[in-house]
Amino acid sequence: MNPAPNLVLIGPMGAGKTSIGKRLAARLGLAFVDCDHRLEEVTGAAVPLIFECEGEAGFRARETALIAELMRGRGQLIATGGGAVLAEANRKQLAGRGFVVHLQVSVAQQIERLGRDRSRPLLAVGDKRAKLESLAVERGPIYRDLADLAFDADGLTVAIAAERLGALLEQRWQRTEAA
Ligand SMILES: Nc1ncnc2c1ncn2[C@@H]1O[C@H](COP(=O)(O)OP(=O)(O)OP(=O)(O)O)[C@@H](O)[C@H]1O
Ligand SMILES: O=C(O)C1=C[C@@H](O)[C@@H](O)[C@H](O)C1
Ligand SMILES: [Mg+2]
Repeated sequence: MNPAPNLVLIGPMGAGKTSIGKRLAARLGLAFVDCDHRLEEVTGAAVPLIFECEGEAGFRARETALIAELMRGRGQLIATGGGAVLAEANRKQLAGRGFVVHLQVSVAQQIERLGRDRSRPLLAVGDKRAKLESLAVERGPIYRDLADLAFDADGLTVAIAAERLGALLEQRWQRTEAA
């Protein structure tokens, strides 16, 4: 049990952080914030354009600043981007004031969901499967170490996953009102 004022979703691209997160926030009465979407609102540019103009380093710097700002708040469900856990500063922020849920997904399922996706610059490569596999090797242990709870939504619809995860969180997450 990690009492915390916010709920945080981490996990690989296509795990459902955005889509399950939106429904889960409504079910739990939390304000939904999607980090990628917030960065797009603030910059007025889509994620691929931010990568193009500022490089991945520029995107990561913006992501880190946003996470630090968001984690000062409470009562939020924060859907992170897939690479948000890479920076130690982000991990400290997320774990410090968040109950962290790792949404798990297989590479096969990622391919099904993201095969034709053009909004994720890291997947703008010839061999998506190889890229997703190497990211899974690199990032899997980081997601596992940071998480208070792991949830596998493979084979579940977004609605059912949100419902089941919501029920689990009612038992496992002690929501605090910490300032
Ligand atoms: N459980 C699910 N069942 C069916 N489709 C899903 C499920 N979860 C996600 N999807 C679909 O997969 C796609 C990617 O999901 P989503 O954008 O929620 O992933 P994400 O974890 O937020 O990824 P990213 O790290 O890139 O932000 C969307 O089209 C979404 O509708
Ligand atoms: O896995 C990643 O590194 C990323 C995932 C997306 O959510 C975006 O944050 C961006 O495309 C990078
Ligand atoms: Mg997302």
